[in-house]
Amino acid sequence: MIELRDVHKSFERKGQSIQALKGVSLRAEKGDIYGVIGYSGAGKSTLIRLVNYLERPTSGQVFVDGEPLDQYSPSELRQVKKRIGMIFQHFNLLESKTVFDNIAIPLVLLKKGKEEIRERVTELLKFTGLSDKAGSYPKELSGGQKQRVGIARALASNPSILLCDEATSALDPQTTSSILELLKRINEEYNITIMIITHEMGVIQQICNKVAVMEQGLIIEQGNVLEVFGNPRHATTQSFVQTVIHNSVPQSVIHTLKAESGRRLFRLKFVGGAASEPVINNLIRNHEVNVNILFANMTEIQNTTLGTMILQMNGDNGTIDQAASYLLSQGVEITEVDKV
Ligand SMILES: Nc1ncnc2c1ncn2[C@@H]1O[C@H](COP(=O)(O)OP(=O)(O)OP(=O)(O)O)[C@@H](O)[C@H]1O
Repeated sequence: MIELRDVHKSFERKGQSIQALKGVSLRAEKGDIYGVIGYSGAGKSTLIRLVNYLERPTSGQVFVDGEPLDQYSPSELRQVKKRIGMIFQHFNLLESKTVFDNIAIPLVLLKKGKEEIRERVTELLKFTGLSDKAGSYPKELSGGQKQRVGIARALASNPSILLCDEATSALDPQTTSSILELLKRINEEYNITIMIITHEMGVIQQICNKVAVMEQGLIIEQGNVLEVFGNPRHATTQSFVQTVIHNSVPQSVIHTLKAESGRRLFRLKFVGGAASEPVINNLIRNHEVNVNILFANMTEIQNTTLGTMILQMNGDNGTIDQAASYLLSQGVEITEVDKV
Protein backbone atom coordinates (compact mmCIF):
# COMPACT_ATOMS: atom_id res chain seq x y z
CA MET A 1 0.00 0.00 0.00
CA ILE A 2 1.21 3.49 -0.86
CA GLU A 3 -0.44 6.68 0.32
CA LEU A 4 0.42 10.33 -0.12
CA ARG A 5 -1.43 12.86 2.02
CA ASP A 6 -1.39 16.46 0.89
CA VAL A 7 2.23 16.25 -0.16
CA HIS A 8 4.07 19.41 -1.19
CA LYS A 9 7.59 19.45 -2.53
CA SER A 10 9.61 22.49 -3.46
CA PHE A 11 13.16 22.75 -4.71
CA GLU A 12 15.31 25.80 -4.12
CA ARG A 13 17.42 26.73 -7.08
CA LYS A 14 19.41 29.94 -7.53
CA GLY A 15 17.32 31.68 -4.89
CA GLN A 16 14.11 30.60 -6.58
CA SER A 17 11.59 28.15 -5.24
CA ILE A 18 10.23 25.56 -7.70
CA GLN A 19 7.04 23.92 -6.52
CA ALA A 20 7.19 20.43 -8.04
CA LEU A 21 4.24 19.07 -6.02
CA LYS A 22 1.48 21.35 -4.74
CA GLY A 23 -0.66 19.17 -2.46
CA VAL A 24 -0.86 15.66 -3.87
CA SER A 25 -3.00 12.95 -2.26
CA LEU A 26 -3.37 9.44 -3.59
CA ARG A 27 -3.73 5.91 -2.32
CA ALA A 28 -2.65 2.70 -4.03
CA GLU A 29 -4.05 -0.37 -2.26
CA LYS A 30 -2.16 -3.64 -1.90
CA GLY A 31 -2.26 -5.40 -5.26
CA ASP A 32 -3.06 -2.31 -7.32
CA ILE A 33 -1.22 -1.43 -10.49
CA TYR A 34 -1.38 2.33 -10.11
CA GLY A 35 -0.45 4.48 -13.09
CA VAL A 36 0.58 8.12 -12.81
CA ILE A 37 0.47 9.93 -16.13
CA GLY A 38 1.37 13.47 -17.10
CA TYR A 39 3.36 15.53 -19.55
CA SER A 40 6.99 16.43 -18.97
CA GLY A 41 7.47 18.54 -15.84
CA ALA A 42 4.14 17.56 -14.27
CA GLY A 43 5.90 16.21 -11.16
CA LYS A 44 5.75 12.44 -11.75
CA SER A 45 9.41 11.66 -11.05
CA THR A 46 9.34 13.79 -7.94
CA LEU A 47 6.28 11.89 -6.74
CA ILE A 48 7.86 8.47 -7.23
CA ARG A 49 11.11 9.60 -5.60
CA LEU A 50 9.13 10.56 -2.52
CA VAL A 51 7.68 7.06 -2.25
CA ASN A 52 11.11 5.48 -1.81
CA TYR A 53 12.32 8.49 0.15
CA LEU A 54 15.00 9.53 -2.30
CA GLU A 55 13.32 12.91 -1.71
CA ARG A 56 11.54 14.12 1.39
CA PRO A 57 8.29 16.06 1.24
CA THR A 58 8.41 19.76 2.14
CA SER A 59 5.11 19.10 3.90
CA GLY A 60 2.53 16.31 4.00
CA GLN A 61 3.12 12.62 4.59
CA VAL A 62 4.03 9.50 2.63
CA PHE A 63 2.84 6.12 3.91
CA VAL A 64 4.22 2.76 2.79
CA ASP A 65 2.34 -0.35 3.92
CA GLY A 66 0.41 1.80 6.39
CA GLU A 67 3.35 3.47 8.13
CA PRO A 68 4.32 7.14 7.67
CA LEU A 69 7.93 7.25 6.43
CA ASP A 70 8.80 10.34 8.45
CA GLN A 71 8.23 8.48 11.73
CA TYR A 72 10.98 5.93 11.11
CA SER A 73 14.51 6.02 12.47
CA PRO A 74 17.22 5.80 9.78
CA SER A 75 17.74 2.08 10.43
CA GLU A 76 13.99 1.38 10.28
CA LEU A 77 13.83 3.37 7.07
CA ARG A 78 16.51 1.14 5.54
CA GLN A 79 14.32 -1.86 6.38
CA VAL A 80 11.29 -0.23 4.74
CA LYS A 81 13.29 0.62 1.64
CA LYS A 82 14.14 -3.07 1.21
CA ARG A 83 10.45 -3.64 0.63
CA ILE A 84 10.50 -1.22 -2.32
CA GLY A 85 12.00 -2.22 -5.66
CA MET A 86 12.52 0.23 -8.50
CA ILE A 87 13.10 0.00 -12.23
CA PHE A 88 14.24 2.80 -14.52
CA GLN A 89 13.89 4.05 -18.08
CA HIS A 90 17.58 3.51 -18.84
CA PHE A 91 17.81 0.31 -16.79
CA ASN A 92 20.75 1.48 -14.58
CA LEU A 93 22.69 -1.77 -14.93
CA LEU A 94 26.38 -2.13 -14.08
CA GLU A 95 28.09 -2.64 -17.44
CA SER A 96 31.10 -4.39 -15.93
CA LYS A 97 28.97 -7.09 -14.26
CA THR A 98 27.24 -10.08 -15.80
CA VAL A 99 23.47 -10.43 -15.81
CA PHE A 100 23.75 -12.86 -12.87
CA ASP A 101 25.89 -10.45 -10.84
CA ASN A 102 23.64 -7.47 -11.62
CA ILE A 103 20.62 -9.34 -10.30
CA ALA A 104 22.60 -10.46 -7.25
CA ILE A 105 23.56 -6.90 -6.21
CA PRO A 106 20.75 -6.32 -3.66
CA LEU A 107 21.38 -9.76 -2.13
CA VAL A 108 25.11 -9.13 -1.81
CA LEU A 109 24.33 -5.81 -0.12
CA LEU A 110 22.02 -7.67 2.26
CA LYS A 111 24.97 -10.01 2.98
CA LYS A 112 23.10 -13.14 1.92
CA GLY A 113 25.06 -16.41 1.66
CA LYS A 114 26.45 -17.60 -1.69
CA GLU A 115 24.08 -20.57 -1.97
CA GLU A 116 21.00 -18.48 -1.16
CA ILE A 117 22.07 -15.89 -3.75
CA ARG A 118 22.61 -18.59 -6.38
CA GLU A 119 19.17 -20.08 -5.74
CA ARG A 120 17.33 -16.77 -5.76
CA VAL A 121 19.08 -15.39 -8.85
CA THR A 122 18.50 -18.67 -10.73
CA GLU A 123 14.81 -18.49 -9.85
CA LEU A 124 14.59 -14.85 -11.02
CA LEU A 125 16.45 -15.58 -14.25
CA LYS A 126 13.87 -18.26 -14.98
CA PHE A 127 10.93 -16.04 -14.03
CA THR A 128 12.09 -13.22 -16.30
CA GLY A 129 13.01 -15.53 -19.20
CA LEU A 130 16.76 -14.86 -18.98
CA SER A 131 18.16 -18.25 -17.96
CA ASP A 132 20.38 -18.43 -21.04
CA LYS A 133 21.77 -14.93 -20.42
CA ALA A 134 23.19 -15.40 -16.92
CA GLY A 135 26.80 -14.98 -18.09
CA SER A 136 26.15 -12.18 -20.61
CA TYR A 137 27.06 -8.55 -20.07
CA PRO A 138 24.50 -5.72 -20.43
CA LYS A 139 26.05 -4.50 -23.72
CA GLU A 140 25.22 -7.91 -25.23
CA LEU A 141 21.50 -7.55 -24.47
CA SER A 142 18.56 -5.90 -26.22
CA GLY A 143 16.65 -3.10 -24.47
CA GLY A 144 13.87 -5.49 -23.46
CA GLN A 145 16.37 -7.98 -22.03
CA LYS A 146 18.11 -5.19 -20.10
CA GLN A 147 14.80 -4.17 -18.58
CA ARG A 148 14.15 -7.80 -17.61
CA VAL A 149 17.47 -7.76 -15.76
CA GLY A 150 16.38 -4.51 -14.07
CA ILE A 151 13.13 -6.15 -13.06
CA ALA A 152 14.84 -9.30 -11.75
CA ARG A 153 17.24 -7.14 -9.71
CA ALA A 154 14.33 -5.11 -8.30
CA LEU A 155 12.59 -8.34 -7.24
CA ALA A 156 15.69 -9.92 -5.67
CA SER A 157 14.96 -8.76 -2.12
CA ASN A 158 11.27 -9.78 -2.26
CA PRO A 159 9.75 -6.28 -2.24
CA SER A 160 6.08 -5.64 -1.53
CA ILE A 161 6.13 -2.59 -3.82
CA LEU A 162 7.63 -2.09 -7.26
CA LEU A 163 8.11 1.44 -8.60
CA CYS A 164 8.51 1.86 -12.35
CA ASP A 165 9.92 5.14 -13.63
CA GLU A 166 9.12 5.38 -17.37
CA ALA A 167 10.24 1.75 -17.53
CA THR A 168 9.13 1.18 -21.13
CA SER A 169 9.76 4.62 -22.63
CA ALA A 170 13.02 3.51 -24.30
CA LEU A 171 11.47 0.37 -25.80
CA ASP A 172 9.65 -0.36 -29.05
CA PRO A 173 5.89 -1.12 -28.85
CA GLN A 174 6.25 -4.91 -29.02
CA THR A 175 8.96 -5.03 -26.35
CA THR A 176 6.91 -2.59 -24.26
CA SER A 177 4.00 -5.00 -24.41
CA SER A 178 6.09 -7.96 -23.28
CA ILE A 179 7.58 -5.98 -20.36
CA LEU A 180 4.10 -4.84 -19.32
CA GLU A 181 2.91 -8.45 -19.43
CA LEU A 182 5.82 -9.39 -17.18
CA LEU A 183 4.87 -6.62 -14.72
CA LYS A 184 1.31 -7.91 -14.71
CA ARG A 185 2.54 -11.43 -13.92
CA ILE A 186 4.65 -10.04 -11.07
CA ASN A 187 1.60 -8.27 -9.70
CA GLU A 188 -0.59 -11.36 -9.96
CA GLU A 189 1.84 -14.08 -8.89
CA TYR A 190 3.69 -12.20 -6.13
CA ASN A 191 0.85 -9.85 -5.15
CA ILE A 192 3.22 -6.89 -5.45
CA THR A 193 1.72 -3.39 -5.56
CA ILE A 194 3.05 -1.60 -8.63
CA MET A 195 3.27 2.14 -9.23
CA ILE A 196 4.08 3.16 -12.78
CA ILE A 197 4.86 6.64 -13.98
CA THR A 198 4.52 7.22 -17.67
CA HIS A 199 3.57 9.70 -20.35
CA GLU A 200 1.99 6.96 -22.46
CA MET A 201 -1.70 6.22 -22.02
CA GLY A 202 -1.20 2.84 -23.74
CA VAL A 203 0.80 1.70 -20.70
CA ILE A 204 -2.07 2.64 -18.38
CA GLN A 205 -4.58 0.97 -20.71
CA GLN A 206 -2.64 -2.29 -20.90
CA ILE A 207 -2.04 -3.04 -17.23
CA CYS A 208 -3.15 -0.43 -14.69
CA ASN A 209 -6.35 -0.70 -12.67
CA LYS A 210 -6.08 2.84 -11.22
CA VAL A 211 -4.75 6.05 -12.67
CA ALA A 212 -3.87 9.56 -11.56
CA VAL A 213 -3.40 12.32 -14.13
CA MET A 214 -0.90 15.00 -13.12
CA GLU A 215 -0.42 18.54 -14.34
CA GLN A 216 1.75 21.27 -12.88
CA GLY A 217 2.33 19.54 -9.57
CA LEU A 218 -1.29 18.58 -9.01
CA ILE A 219 -3.42 15.51 -9.58
CA ILE A 220 -6.19 16.78 -11.82
CA GLU A 221 -8.10 13.52 -12.09
CA GLN A 222 -7.84 10.07 -10.54
CA GLY A 223 -9.82 6.87 -10.18
CA ASN A 224 -10.43 3.47 -11.72
CA VAL A 225 -8.96 3.25 -15.19
CA LEU A 226 -12.27 2.20 -16.67
CA GLU A 227 -14.08 5.17 -15.13
CA VAL A 228 -11.44 7.70 -16.13
CA PHE A 229 -11.15 6.33 -19.68
CA GLY A 230 -14.93 6.16 -20.00
CA ASN A 231 -15.59 9.64 -18.70
CA PRO A 232 -12.49 11.87 -18.78
CA ARG A 233 -13.43 15.26 -17.35
CA HIS A 234 -10.35 17.39 -17.62
CA ALA A 235 -9.09 18.53 -21.05
CA THR A 236 -5.63 17.05 -20.40
CA THR A 237 -7.14 13.68 -19.47
CA GLN A 238 -9.30 13.83 -22.59
CA SER A 239 -6.27 14.39 -24.77
CA PHE A 240 -4.46 11.45 -23.12
CA VAL A 241 -7.51 9.21 -23.55
CA GLN A 242 -7.76 10.19 -27.20
CA THR A 243 -4.33 8.77 -27.83
CA VAL A 244 -5.71 5.27 -27.16
CA ILE A 245 -9.45 5.58 -27.82
CA HIS A 246 -9.92 7.05 -31.24
CA ASN A 247 -13.48 8.25 -30.87
CA SER A 248 -13.45 11.33 -33.00
CA VAL A 249 -15.84 11.09 -35.91
CA PRO A 250 -14.29 11.07 -39.40
CA GLN A 251 -14.62 14.29 -41.40
CA SER A 252 -16.53 12.51 -44.20
CA VAL A 253 -19.26 11.58 -41.69
CA ILE A 254 -19.50 15.14 -40.42
CA HIS A 255 -20.10 16.29 -44.04
CA THR A 256 -22.88 13.71 -44.44
CA LEU A 257 -24.48 14.99 -41.28
CA LYS A 258 -24.60 18.53 -42.51
CA ALA A 259 -26.43 17.26 -45.59
CA GLU A 260 -28.99 15.40 -43.48
CA SER A 261 -29.90 17.94 -40.85
CA GLY A 262 -33.16 17.50 -39.02
CA ARG A 263 -32.45 13.97 -37.81
CA ARG A 264 -31.66 13.28 -34.18
CA LEU A 265 -28.16 12.35 -33.15
CA PHE A 266 -27.11 10.32 -30.11
CA ARG A 267 -23.75 9.50 -28.60
CA LEU A 268 -23.82 6.09 -26.91
CA LYS A 269 -21.38 4.63 -24.44
CA PHE A 270 -21.30 0.91 -23.72
CA VAL A 271 -19.43 -0.45 -20.73
CA GLY A 272 -18.84 -4.15 -20.07
CA GLY A 273 -21.90 -6.39 -20.46
CA ALA A 274 -23.93 -3.87 -22.44
CA ALA A 275 -21.29 -3.85 -25.15
CA SER A 276 -21.60 -7.51 -25.94
CA GLU A 277 -25.39 -7.63 -25.99
CA PRO A 278 -27.17 -7.33 -29.32
CA VAL A 279 -28.66 -4.06 -28.12
CA ILE A 280 -28.64 -2.27 -31.45
CA ASN A 281 -30.14 -5.27 -33.18
CA ASN A 282 -33.06 -5.30 -30.73
CA LEU A 283 -33.43 -1.53 -31.03
CA ILE A 284 -33.89 -1.81 -34.78
CA ARG A 285 -36.18 -4.85 -34.53
CA ASN A 286 -38.51 -3.51 -31.84
CA HIS A 287 -38.79 0.21 -32.64
CA GLU A 288 -40.16 2.01 -35.67
CA VAL A 289 -37.04 4.06 -36.21
CA ASN A 290 -34.44 4.13 -38.92
CA VAL A 291 -31.05 3.74 -37.31
CA ASN A 292 -27.89 4.85 -39.00
CA ILE A 293 -24.62 3.95 -37.25
CA LEU A 294 -22.29 6.82 -38.10
CA PHE A 295 -19.37 5.78 -35.97
CA ALA A 296 -18.45 2.91 -33.68
CA ASN A 297 -15.37 2.09 -31.68
CA MET A 298 -14.59 -0.63 -29.13
CA THR A 299 -11.64 -0.64 -26.75
CA GLU A 300 -10.63 -3.30 -24.26
CA ILE A 301 -9.62 -1.99 -20.82
CA GLN A 302 -9.17 -4.15 -17.75
CA ASN A 303 -10.82 -7.07 -19.55
CA THR A 304 -13.89 -4.90 -20.05
CA THR A 305 -15.08 -3.56 -23.34
CA LEU A 306 -15.65 0.15 -23.60
CA GLY A 307 -17.54 1.18 -26.68
CA THR A 308 -18.54 4.49 -28.22
CA MET A 309 -21.12 4.80 -30.95
CA ILE A 310 -22.79 7.68 -32.74
CA LEU A 311 -26.27 6.95 -34.02
CA GLN A 312 -28.62 8.93 -36.13
CA MET A 313 -32.27 8.03 -35.53
CA ASN A 314 -35.01 8.97 -37.90
CA GLY A 315 -38.68 8.59 -37.02
CA ASP A 316 -41.36 10.42 -35.08
CA ASN A 317 -40.17 12.10 -31.91
CA GLY A 318 -42.15 9.90 -29.50
CA THR A 319 -40.77 6.72 -31.05
CA ILE A 320 -37.22 8.03 -30.96
CA ASP A 321 -37.72 8.88 -27.27
CA GLN A 322 -38.91 5.32 -26.64
CA ALA A 323 -35.92 3.92 -28.52
CA ALA A 324 -33.60 6.08 -26.41
CA SER A 325 -35.29 4.87 -23.20
CA TYR A 326 -34.82 1.29 -24.38
CA LEU A 327 -31.06 1.87 -24.78
CA LEU A 328 -30.91 3.41 -21.32
CA SER A 329 -32.73 0.39 -19.83
CA GLN A 330 -30.03 -1.86 -21.35
CA GLY A 331 -27.28 -0.10 -19.41
CA VAL A 332 -26.13 2.03 -22.33
CA GLU A 333 -25.21 5.62 -21.51
CA ILE A 334 -26.95 7.80 -24.06
CA THR A 335 -26.69 11.52 -24.73
CA GLU A 336 -28.51 13.44 -27.42
CA VAL A 337 -26.18 15.80 -29.25
CA ASP A 338 -26.72 18.60 -31.78
CA LYS A 339 -23.58 17.77 -33.63
CA VAL A 340 -20.77 15.25 -33.34
N1 LIG B 1 16.22 18.33 -7.95
C1 LIG B 1 15.51 19.32 -8.50
N2 LIG B 1 15.91 20.59 -8.37
C2 LIG B 1 15.17 21.60 -8.90
N3 LIG B 1 14.02 21.44 -9.57
C3 LIG B 1 13.57 20.18 -9.74
C4 LIG B 1 14.29 19.06 -9.22
N4 LIG B 1 13.59 17.94 -9.53
C5 LIG B 1 12.50 18.35 -10.22
N5 LIG B 1 12.49 19.69 -10.35
C6 LIG B 1 11.45 20.49 -11.02
O1 LIG B 1 10.18 20.03 -10.57
C7 LIG B 1 9.24 20.01 -11.64
C8 LIG B 1 8.70 18.60 -11.80
O2 LIG B 1 9.72 17.74 -12.26
P1 LIG B 1 9.57 16.18 -12.43
O3 LIG B 1 10.89 15.65 -12.92
O4 LIG B 1 9.03 15.59 -11.19
O5 LIG B 1 8.48 16.08 -13.59
P2 LIG B 1 8.10 14.85 -14.51
O6 LIG B 1 6.64 14.87 -14.66
O7 LIG B 1 8.73 13.62 -14.01
O8 LIG B 1 8.79 15.24 -15.89
P3 LIG B 1 9.64 14.33 -16.89
O9 LIG B 1 8.67 13.36 -17.48
O10 LIG B 1 10.18 15.31 -17.89
O11 LIG B 1 10.72 13.68 -16.07
C9 LIG B 1 9.99 20.52 -12.86
O12 LIG B 1 9.72 21.89 -12.98
C10 LIG B 1 11.43 20.29 -12.52
O13 LIG B 1 12.27 21.20 -13.18
